[in-house]
Amino acid sequence: MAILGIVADDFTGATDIAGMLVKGGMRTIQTIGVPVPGAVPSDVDAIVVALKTRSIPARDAVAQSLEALKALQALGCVRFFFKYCSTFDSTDQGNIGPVGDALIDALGTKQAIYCPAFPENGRTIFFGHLFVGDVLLSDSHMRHHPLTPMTDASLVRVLMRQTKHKVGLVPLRQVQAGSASLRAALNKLAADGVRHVVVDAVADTDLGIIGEAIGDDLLVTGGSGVALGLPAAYRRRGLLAHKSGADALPAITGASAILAGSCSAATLGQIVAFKGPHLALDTDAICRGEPVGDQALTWARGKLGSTPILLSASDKPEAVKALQAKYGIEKSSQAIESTMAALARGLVTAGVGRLVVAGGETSGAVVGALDVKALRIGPEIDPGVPWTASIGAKPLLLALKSGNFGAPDFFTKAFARP
Ligand SMILES: Nc1ncnc2c1ncn2[C@@H]1O[C@H](COP(=O)(O)OP(=O)(O)OP(=O)(O)O)[C@@H](O)[C@H]1O
Ligand SMILES: O=C(O)[C@@H](O)C(=O)CO
Repeated sequence: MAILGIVADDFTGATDIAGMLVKGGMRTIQTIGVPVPGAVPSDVDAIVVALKTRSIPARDAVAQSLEALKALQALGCVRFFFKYCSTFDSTDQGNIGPVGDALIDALGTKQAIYCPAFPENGRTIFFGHLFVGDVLLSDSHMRHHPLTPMTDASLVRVLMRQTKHKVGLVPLRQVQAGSASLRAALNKLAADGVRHVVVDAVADTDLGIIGEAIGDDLLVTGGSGVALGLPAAYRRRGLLAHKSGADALPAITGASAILAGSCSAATLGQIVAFKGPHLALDTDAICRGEPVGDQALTWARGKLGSTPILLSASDKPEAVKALQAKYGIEKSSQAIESTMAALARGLVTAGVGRLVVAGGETSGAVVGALDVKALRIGPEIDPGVPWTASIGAKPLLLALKSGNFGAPDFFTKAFARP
């Protein structure tokens, strides 16, 4: 029976935390949307519900998150986690604060920590300020994000604009003094009525300390990094017995393909580094409604074989801006996502059994088109990106890569693993 239920605000983010839990020895399932009865096998320790609530109106995000919470409670979970982006993607309207408040209320608890730190991927928090690599969040690429531009690196200030409740901070020195010191600091803040607490972390050892300090908390919120310390903390509390083999996936055969719809810097670099057959889709023709997908499938059928093939829509920021200016942001992204979805269906019909998808929105479109309802999480390819296997009649191996994650050789390395 699962002990930990996670509400994740996007698809690749859900896979990210699921992979972290598997690394800690927790058998983990990710469901696409709120799980329907029978979608979750009984041999799991954690269930991650992948929602797409990051950029929708706050009241809808709250409603969907509460629905997910109810389903997780019905499935027996006794600890809960709200997963958002390691770059704290949100606006003054939400959705991190409103969803956090709603989950705290629904669980009848008093406080939750907020910790998007993920040191292995360059996200660290110092005096409540989030760094991406060696620059403040507000100086990073995130300040230009089209939907959730992050122009303030102070997470305390960002959260204060999203909630009417008190927001506080536990600084690094109190974290590094150990889990008892951190717990005492959290308890003191709770006694002072501080409901939302940003917690500093700059290294994995800090995340281990945090995990132990919050092992009894009903609700934790953060990026996937803070999940690093949870399996050990739950094990110490006797909640979790299972230790090894959590990343076992069924053997799945079939050809290998990559669909890249992300235009993030890491993905652009991975495309350049990929040396196999590659088709760059004509995105202007896609937006004009031409049958680019059909032509691409004809190309793909001729190339599928022993080496992976790559189909990409990705382009540099100036080209993306130009396309968006010509056709509109929504129309261009919808047209490209529909093409990616059709390509995924066509590739699977043509014999693809192992598929890497780059980009959160793109992954959402692909899993929707493939009618995937749940994924079992397997071994990590690169930090934040595990292989997964779809659960159902004809399982597929899928890797859903966050746009900015993965080393330059990701597209080759991925297929060397399973
Ligand atoms: N050449 C292009 N021009 C304009 N838009 C594009 C182009 N290629 C892809 N897109 C669209 O850009 C969006 C990319 O979003 P997606 O979430 O897939 O990637 P990402 O933002 O890099 O990933 P993540 O959300 O994991 O950080 C999609 O809607 C996709 O269809
Ligand atoms: O936390 C992250 O950075 C990722 O899991 C993610 O959510 C990217 O969209």
